[in-house]
Amino acid sequence: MPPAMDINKLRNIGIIAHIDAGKTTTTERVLFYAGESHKMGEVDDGTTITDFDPQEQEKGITIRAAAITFQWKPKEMWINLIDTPGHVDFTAEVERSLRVLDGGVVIFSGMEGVEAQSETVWHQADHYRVPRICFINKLDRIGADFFRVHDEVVERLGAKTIPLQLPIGKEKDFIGVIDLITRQAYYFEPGELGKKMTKEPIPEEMVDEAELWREKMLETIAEADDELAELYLEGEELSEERIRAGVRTATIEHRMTPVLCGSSLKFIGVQPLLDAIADYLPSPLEVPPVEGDDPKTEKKLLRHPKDEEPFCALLFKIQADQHDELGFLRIYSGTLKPSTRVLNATRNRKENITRLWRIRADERQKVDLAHAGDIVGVVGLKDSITGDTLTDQRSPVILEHIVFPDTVISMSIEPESSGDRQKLEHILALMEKEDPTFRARTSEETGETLISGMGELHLEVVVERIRRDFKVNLRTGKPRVSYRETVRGTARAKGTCDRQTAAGAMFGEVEVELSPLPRVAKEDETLETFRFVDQSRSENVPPELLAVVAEELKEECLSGGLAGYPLTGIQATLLSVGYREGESNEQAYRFATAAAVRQALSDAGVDILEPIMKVEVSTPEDYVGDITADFASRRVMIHELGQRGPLRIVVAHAPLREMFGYSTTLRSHSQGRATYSMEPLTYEPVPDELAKQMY
Ligand SMILES: Nc1nc2c(ncn2[C@@H]2O[C@H](COP(=O)(O)OP(=O)(O)OP(=O)(O)O)[C@@H](O)[C@H]2O)c(=O)[nH]1
Repeated sequence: MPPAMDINKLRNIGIIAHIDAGKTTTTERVLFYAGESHKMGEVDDGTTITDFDPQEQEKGITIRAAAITFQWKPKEMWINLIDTPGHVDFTAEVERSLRVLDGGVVIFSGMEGVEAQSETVWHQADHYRVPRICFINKLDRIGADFFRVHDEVVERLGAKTIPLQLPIGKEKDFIGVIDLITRQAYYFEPGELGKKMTKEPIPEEMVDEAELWREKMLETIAEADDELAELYLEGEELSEERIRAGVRTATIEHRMTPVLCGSSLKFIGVQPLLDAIADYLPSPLEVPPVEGDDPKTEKKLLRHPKDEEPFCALLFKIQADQHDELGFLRIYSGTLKPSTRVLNATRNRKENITRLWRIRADERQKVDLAHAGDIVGVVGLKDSITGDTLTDQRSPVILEHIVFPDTVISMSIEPESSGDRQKLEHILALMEKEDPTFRARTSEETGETLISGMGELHLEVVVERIRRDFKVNLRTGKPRVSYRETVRGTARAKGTCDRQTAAGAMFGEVEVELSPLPRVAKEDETLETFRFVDQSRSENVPPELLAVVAEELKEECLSGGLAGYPLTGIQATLLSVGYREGESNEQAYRFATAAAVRQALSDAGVDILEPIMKVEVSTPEDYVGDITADFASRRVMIHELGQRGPLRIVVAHAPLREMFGYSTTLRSHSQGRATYSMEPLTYEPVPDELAKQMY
């Protein structure tokens, strides 16, 4: 690493896509061509570098995001690559990564096209305003079609695309790509694992088609680039540099998305993809400054990617193993050296950063000074968790907090050997720190430990990790749905505490109204679990006692409802607070608030809610009948029946409790040929029959 990294030449990039679209394979190729690894790994043999977790290798999916730094020498670029997981059970990982990326490569399968997860991830990337390049992969597969998938990207994602390449040949005869800017055909030597790329004239039979697409490309760029439009209309020959500059600006300004193609498995198209990352995606200096809040005044503050500004970074990931915890920081402003005391502005705690590391494919490299815009791994943090802001001690700022969805599933676990109980507690605390969508709780009454998360696979992976990495064998219960409760209607109630105690009189009086919040989230929003509104205008009550009432109200509202499940989607309005000088104290208000909430809950009534999932199945036509018939027998509502290329798509809304073990069922209904994805959509009241059994 050069002593002063030129941040202009840095790209913070993530590869984002639907599960199995080929992220890991593409990353492998990228690291190999960049000279980071001398042996090419294959997902199918379990030898990839990014999937260094043995469990990931077994499952063949990238579960834990790993940040890797490498150099792309042909363009003299440094790239921080964050490999994001594609499975929806790990959405939090994707969101976290998107927050810190300056640009993304979205990989689509040339066969399956735009799948449910691609859509989710695409909209998340819109939300975080991440400029993107599309890579249509797997064009060597039977049924793959570049043009069909390109049209889907336009129609289903609403993307304004600029195709910069065309495939040469189809399916097993797919042999290379045409670059519309250089007007050349690129071929990749399979004998050399694609390392050798040759540039040749466009095959004669494709010249006309290529010219047509080149014209389309130039017209599209001209729409976003007035100067280029003028030159183009005047019939001027546009230089390659000028065209690239147009594509770059349009991409960075979110006006367009370049589209490339290839087959990572067959070594086709990966080097041009790396060039495109360098050419079209922004450096940290080209993205807008981040905005945060001054923790004291709550005023908005901006942090620019400049070394001279005070240090400010987001802790976007903690990775723990048996030895230590590595925190991954995105530095937004200022610089960071080892042995520095910083402030965790989110928690108002001081922290020591002892060492800095840059993570190469499979090793750590010491860093003496990290600059604004960079991503580094740090050691030494004690009390910080994912999503916290770390800053210079004198210039605190809190960056926008990431909101994570509620967990939907839980499972009891128990160490096989009781000697491991304490160790397990420690491991679970660590894992909670790493993953904000994972929770662990031990019941004081029963001693049972419950872990909860975003889906069956999520919990399966956690249990596997505890067994394998931390060497604690576990007994596990069956997965259970995480039910919630919410108020059914609106009710007001007053709680009073008016007692004589040995210490003197005790008085507190609190009147509240409980009402339900909307249950369907808007696009890109997470459902609100609790909202507090103060209408009490209690001027004579000391503010510290009012704060106690607000705190107790929240605690009561979020703890168990009438059937013992956590409450959600509830608005608590504080209507009035009664006060008596010398008698009103903290304890009295806690009693009064709890009593008011219990009474209001009982008057309003509660609904038990269950998580409803959005399920998308893609299947060959032959199995649609069996799949929909099976859904009909499971309280599953079919929402949409569509067609994507050769495959039928069934979109359904299903209660999670009906979907346990669905992968096995689907396999048997489709001879293993259908696939599905599932993500939390909303909560709905459970049917009365079921609810009766739950009280
Ligand atoms: N035919 C073909 N298969 C490919 C291509 N790229 C990847 N694959 C295969 O597709 C499967 C999934 O590839 P991965 O690279 O693991 O996909 P991924 O997107 O990283 O998947 P997750 O890590 O699970 O999210 C593997 O069996 C790969 O060998 C390609 O270009 N062509």
